[in-house]
Amino acid sequence: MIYKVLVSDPLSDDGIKELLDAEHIQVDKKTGMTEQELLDCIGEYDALLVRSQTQVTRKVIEKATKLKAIGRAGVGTDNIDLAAATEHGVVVVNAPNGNTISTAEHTMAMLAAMARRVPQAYYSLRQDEWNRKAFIGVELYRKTLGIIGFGRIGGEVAKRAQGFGMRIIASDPFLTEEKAAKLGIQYGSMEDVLEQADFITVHTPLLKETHHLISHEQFGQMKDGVYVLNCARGGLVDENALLEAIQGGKVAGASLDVFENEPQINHELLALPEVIATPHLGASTVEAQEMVAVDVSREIADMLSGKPAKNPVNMPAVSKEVLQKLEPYFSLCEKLGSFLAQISRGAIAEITVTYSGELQDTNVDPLTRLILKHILKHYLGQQINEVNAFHVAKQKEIVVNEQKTTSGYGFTNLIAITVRTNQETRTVSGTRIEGGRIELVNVDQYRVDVIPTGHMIYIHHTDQPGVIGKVGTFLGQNDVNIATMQVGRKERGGDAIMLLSVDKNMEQALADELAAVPEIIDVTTIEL
Ligand SMILES: NC(=O)c1ccc[n+]([C@@H]2O[C@H](COP(=O)([O-])OP(=O)(O)OC[C@H]3O[C@@H](n4cnc5c(N)ncnc54)[C@H](O)[C@@H]3O)[C@@H](O)[C@H]2O)c1
Ligand SMILES: O=C(O)[C@H](O)COP(=O)(O)O
Repeated sequence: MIYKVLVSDPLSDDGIKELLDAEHIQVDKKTGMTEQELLDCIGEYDALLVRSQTQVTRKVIEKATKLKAIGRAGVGTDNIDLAAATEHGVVVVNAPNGNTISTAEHTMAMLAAMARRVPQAYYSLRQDEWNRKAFIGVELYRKTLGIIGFGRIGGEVAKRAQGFGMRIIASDPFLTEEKAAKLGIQYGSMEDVLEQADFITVHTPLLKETHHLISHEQFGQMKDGVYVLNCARGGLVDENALLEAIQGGKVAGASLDVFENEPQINHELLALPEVIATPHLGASTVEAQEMVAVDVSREIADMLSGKPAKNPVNMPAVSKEVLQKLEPYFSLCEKLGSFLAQISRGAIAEITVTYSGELQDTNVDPLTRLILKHILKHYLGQQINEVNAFHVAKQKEIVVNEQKTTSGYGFTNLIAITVRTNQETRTVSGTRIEGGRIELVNVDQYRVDVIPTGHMIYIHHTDQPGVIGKVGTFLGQNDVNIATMQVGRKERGGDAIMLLSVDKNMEQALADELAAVPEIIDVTTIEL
């Protein structure tokens, strides 16, 4: 099978080499497309690779019927409709580390250039002027740099600014006083930063909560003559409020690498002599571009080979160590989920997964997603995957519970799933045995010992002499060879079950005929 990958923003060939070299992957590079052009072609592709230019809207995702993954060669995913991607089961991955240093260095370049008015002086010189008095700058030494958003880039900016002899005050929900003290910086609230800083730089993501994080009110709280930098995302700083703050004399200088409406920029703002700007160049270095493209290409290649994503943005990330621990259970979860879906009748209201024994201390989210996928797939088909499984369950108003217990009921590990529908409650549990074998050990409270694979028949009957013989004769007469058979009963003469592995699929008409035997209550064929 050949997978088709569309690269719709400029990415270095060296960076995407892994995709270009892969025999099972065809890469098409089409940069600078209009939305219509993207809509016209996206249906052909299994994966899409973008930077910040391509707008991956809901409309695009809805048209992308084959799309499995979107790779963002960079950090910010605000150009991708994540909710739409999740709903459509498309994994979005980013490359969060590759451009950190480049962006921190760009921030420092902007900071120094702004303080010394380098771009303005250069421009003047190019006009044949020699005007030394007009370009008197300020020192960074002993000034306070306020950092709002102390993540990867904010942290690297702090280290570099300390080299300039600046005092740092930072605000971030994940920063503590202890951590700040260890780094030799001061921890503060957003208000502290606004009130104390001579230079303020923002490094948060653009979210609903951070839109216009710096607006009229915040400018009002700043020192007179403050300098402001935005090398993170347009929209964090309210451009109209910034314009007014500069015109009103509050802000002495602004450095902008990003804008609210890229590539349409606010010309009124840019025309002010206090403003210096670059066209979203934070990540534009040879090194960063190669690193982010390599990282995201590897992710796409892995995902197209069925491996889980390392940096998913629209589902929780799981460490390599945890994944290694969980991988041996993937097949058990798939079979248990699928088995349970095939024996259950009615509309599902609740799914409860209980992990016991050696899994109790592990993050089992990927296993629960897999189980949900294999249960829901039975009703909703291939549109369900690990990304949208929880979302779809919620949409269908299915309650999903994940539980852990210490007792493995004699097993080293045990996964039990209960499905409650509007008609019944059904349960299966299984275990993984040393050596990798998986076993179904309980079905509806009946103890069994079966490898859940291939063609199976589940018979619910009354415990009476001769039933097993009738089933054997019926299947023999119909050329259905029994490979294994397990029987179970709760009490003599009461409810009982038979679980058979057979060599071929038994057609529904035959299952109905068998179900007509008086002692038999129900016959279900299962394909695993
Ligand atoms: N200019 C560029 O070319 C360029 C390049 C790379 C990244 N970026 C942008 O830079 C920003 C930071 O990237 P990063 O890799 O450091 O991300 P990160 O996730 O490592 O850090 C972001 C930090 O912001 C903090 N934060 C969120 N809301 C906050 C709030 N209201 N107040 C204070 N802190 C808050 C988070 O807790 C987090 O620690 C992102 O917007 C990213 O898109 C821009
Ligand atoms: O979020 C990012 O990684 C940066 O904004 C870089 O964007 P770019 O890949 O379009 O340069």
